[in-house]
Amino acid sequence: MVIAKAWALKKHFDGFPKTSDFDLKKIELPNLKDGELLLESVFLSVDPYMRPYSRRDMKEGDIMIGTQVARVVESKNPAFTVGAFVVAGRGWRTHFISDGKDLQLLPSNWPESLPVSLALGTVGMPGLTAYFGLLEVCKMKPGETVLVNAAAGAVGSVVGQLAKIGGCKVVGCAGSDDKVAYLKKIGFDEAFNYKTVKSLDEALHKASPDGYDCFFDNVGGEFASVAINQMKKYGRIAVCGAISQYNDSVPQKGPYVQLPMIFKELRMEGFLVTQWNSRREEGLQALLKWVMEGKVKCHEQVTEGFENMPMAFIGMLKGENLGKAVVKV
Ligand SMILES: NC(=O)C1=CN([C@@H]2O[C@H](COP(=O)(O)OP(=O)(O)OC[C@H]3O[C@@H](n4cnc5c(N)ncnc54)[C@H](OP(=O)(O)O)[C@@H]3O)[C@@H](O)[C@H]2O)C=CC1
Ligand SMILES: CCCCC/C=C\CC(=O)/C=C/C=C/C=C/[C@@H](O)CCCC(=O)O
Repeated sequence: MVIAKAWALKKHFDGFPKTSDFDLKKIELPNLKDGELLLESVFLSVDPYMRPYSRRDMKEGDIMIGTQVARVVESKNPAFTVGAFVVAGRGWRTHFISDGKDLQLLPSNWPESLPVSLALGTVGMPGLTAYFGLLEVCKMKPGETVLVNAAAGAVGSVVGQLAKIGGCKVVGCAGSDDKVAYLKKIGFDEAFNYKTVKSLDEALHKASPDGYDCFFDNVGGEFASVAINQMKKYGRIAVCGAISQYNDSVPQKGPYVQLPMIFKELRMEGFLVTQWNSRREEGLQALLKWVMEGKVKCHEQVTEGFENMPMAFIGMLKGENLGKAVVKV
């Protein structure tokens, strides 16, 4: 008999999550029925979306939402062999039973040498977000200038590198000097620490005096209000996220974007990566190729131990991660 451990939402978050908002539960798993398989989480993802979605989709006592890379440990399902790795969306738990319908095997050409944790980051949902957000929303073209915030994170770091592959000039911002140094190391043309610049407006202008063709917005809020005024005519804004607002107990005053939107005839489009679920394999294969060619560098913030999931999640929301934040069980 297998006893799974799982993190439940003890109390809805008010402002930044606290460790006391979570409860560690033990769940006794039954024996497998025909067609079922038992899996153990190997790596679990902590993502920003969990913060706003928890309020919208969860009730207190529910197991925290999320995805994991899991290994098949026992199988009564011929489609899945023991030892196979999958991506699942079964939340913050160490073990679970599945009928296989909610599992995605890693690409069949996944190299032995490539850490399977990347299936939660660069070669997974965040990487796909960058890929489709750039190609299908920004519709970047060679020679254009791309701006991305939260640039040292799971999505932003891939946005910048894909934009470089696409022949663009890339400007990124992040919240620490170490992150800025990392951005320059992976090929960003300009990078700055938005927490320490005297003026965001001046920093953006200095980085690209002619302005920006594409703005891949992961942050929203005041940054977006300032950046939008530096968009070029016919610029495109991909509204990917608004992490500056997820932990607000009181919603921020909305940015006033109407005037630049009109005068510069901008296109601003929000999107969810799930819009392109039918093209998931296309994106994964493209990302896998660039990673194996060394054209896309990966960085992970690995927290050891399932018991540390709440701290990993809170740390990511506070900007303590460089690259994709994952928890190694
Ligand atoms: N639309 C979609 O389908 C998807 C959207 N997203 C969104 O993309 C964004 C990035 O996600 P992801 O790459 O996974 O996360 P990251 O790996 O970038 O981690 C979050 C980062 O956000 C930054 N951040 C946190 N609070 C603030 C703030 N108040 N102001 C500015 N920056 C802040 C921090 O970096 P720093 O040091 O730079 O402050 C932190 O490291 C999020 O908004 C997320 O919701 C992600 C996946 C899919
Ligand atoms: C309730 C208000 C929400 C406002 C927008 C908040 C966040 C945007 C965002 O971060 C969306 C993320 C979506 C992630 C989707 C993940 C799942 O589909 C699991 C994907 C698993 C995989 O494909 O690897």
